[in-house]
Amino acid sequence: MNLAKSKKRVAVIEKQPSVGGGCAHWGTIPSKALRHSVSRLIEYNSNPLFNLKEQRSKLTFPDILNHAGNVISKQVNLRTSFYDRNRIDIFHGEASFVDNHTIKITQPDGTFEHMTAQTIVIATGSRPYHPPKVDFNNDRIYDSDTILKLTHDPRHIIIYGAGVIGCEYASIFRGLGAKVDLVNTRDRLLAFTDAEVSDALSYHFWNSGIVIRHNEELAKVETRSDCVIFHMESGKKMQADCVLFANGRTGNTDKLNLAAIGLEADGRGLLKVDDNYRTQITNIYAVGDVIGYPSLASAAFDQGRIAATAILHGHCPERIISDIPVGIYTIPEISSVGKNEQELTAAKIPYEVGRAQFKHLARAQIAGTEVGSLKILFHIETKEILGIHCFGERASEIIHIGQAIMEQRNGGNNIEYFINTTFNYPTMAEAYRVAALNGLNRLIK
Ligand SMILES: Cc1cc2nc3c(=O)[nH]c(=O)nc-3n(C[C@H](O)[C@H](O)[C@H](O)COP(=O)(O)OP(=O)(O)OC[C@H]3O[C@@H](n4cnc5c(N)ncnc54)[C@H](O)[C@@H]3O)c2cc1C
Ligand SMILES: NC(=O)c1ccc[n+]([C@@H]2O[C@H](COP(=O)([O-])OP(=O)(O)OC[C@H]3O[C@@H](n4cnc5c(N)ncnc54)[C@H](O)[C@@H]3O)[C@@H](O)[C@H]2O)c1
Repeated sequence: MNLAKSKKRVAVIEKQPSVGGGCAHWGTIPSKALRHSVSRLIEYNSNPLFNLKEQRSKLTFPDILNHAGNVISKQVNLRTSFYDRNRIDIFHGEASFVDNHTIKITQPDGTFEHMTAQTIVIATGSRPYHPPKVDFNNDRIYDSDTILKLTHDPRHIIIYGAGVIGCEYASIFRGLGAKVDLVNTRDRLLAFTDAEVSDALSYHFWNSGIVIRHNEELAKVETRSDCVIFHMESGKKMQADCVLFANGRTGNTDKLNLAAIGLEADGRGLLKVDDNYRTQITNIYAVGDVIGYPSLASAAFDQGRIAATAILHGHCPERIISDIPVGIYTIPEISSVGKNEQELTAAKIPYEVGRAQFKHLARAQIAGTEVGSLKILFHIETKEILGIHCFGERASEIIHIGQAIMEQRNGGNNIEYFINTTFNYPTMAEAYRVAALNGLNRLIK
């Protein structure tokens, strides 16, 4: 869009029949739509106003997939209209390099055509990593793409990998009433998050009945006609109706014929780029999941825009913000921006903590969303906000209020902002005032 609006001729090559990418079709949008339905179901069933015990509502996985399908269609229509309005041509087919100005577009029947361009941007995304010892053709074994084709409602599922995808799907399946075994190859959930938040998630998962197994490695998968059995290196065995593998991703570079342009991906299929998202080949850029961290749709939008500016002007002075927020749509939700307590302690930065519990907020009491808290970490001398960690309903929205203050320069980033301003009442935003007062009161005078 950035290039088209600057009067460049732009073509998009997409191997799927419709636009939207993994984000709209298999990743962000479907998982968030599924999560939303489950979260409303839980709310409905736990609210005494609606839930007259004998009328407990029930939804199946295919039911909520249906709803997700409607959201995907809306996203695809919207994105298609953006391309149309900006006169960007879309060519369907699989792209691969012939040389650094020529792309071959191959159709499923083997026919192909060539297209040339001055500049090429690789935005081919990533796909679920498939460990070689697992047969993904078996109909009890799914990854985060194929799970969206599940036609039945599993009673028991093993989720292998307790990263973001594993934890989000654990919430979805547990919310639908399935038994969930969440197998973690590391020693705690979402190790990159603040330890308190990770502990809170573990507690809520445990409390909801999810069985978490840490520090486990898969030895082999045994599939039977009626179940699947997981054999762990530790000697444990687990049995379930099906398995969801959510243990990492691989960049989509293997089909690009990178050798033709002298470019090489790393062992996980990822490409290296500079600050302008340019690869080692001067007219070839790469953005999104194909360059690895942070592998977020949120960041990919910005990377694309920055690369386009660099293509137009030779370089882009803008950089993606260093403190990228994360929103993890588990139930309860998690969101954070900036440093966590472990990082600040390790860096010997003197900080204090201000906390607000949702259960003490009028808005949370009204909405029945009392599980959760907001934590602000700030420098004890400068009062600069160093990190914000939120756990609970709408955490991923709430975080942006604090982020806006954190991003201020020239003294604008100061926790006192939250006590020197008036918040609508009752709101969840009030958590910032409560947390700021709590933290400032802890300072030794
Ligand atoms: C289950 C799940 C949940 C997620 N949730 C979130 C979230 O809540 N928030 C968030 O910010 N991020 C989330 N993500 C990550 C997010 O989806 C990705 O970061 C984002 O989609 C990356 O965008 P992209 O354009 O780089 O790649 P993609 O969206 O994967 O798009 C790449 C496109 O390239 C096409 N393609 C690939 N190879 C070729 C080829 N050779 N020729 C032509 N076309 C090709 C593909 O068909 C695809 O359409 C989630 C991911 C998953 C899997
Ligand atoms: N709410 C969100 O923002 C959201 C939700 C879901 C997914 N995502 C994105 O999707 C990405 C993938 O999530 P995830 O839960 O699958 O994985 P993850 O990034 O948590 O990784 C899980 C494990 O797999 C390993 N691994 C990764 N790639 C590998 C490969 N190619 N070969 C071997 N091992 C590999 C990793 O070292 C790690 O131990 C995340 O990094 C995240 O950015 C974001």
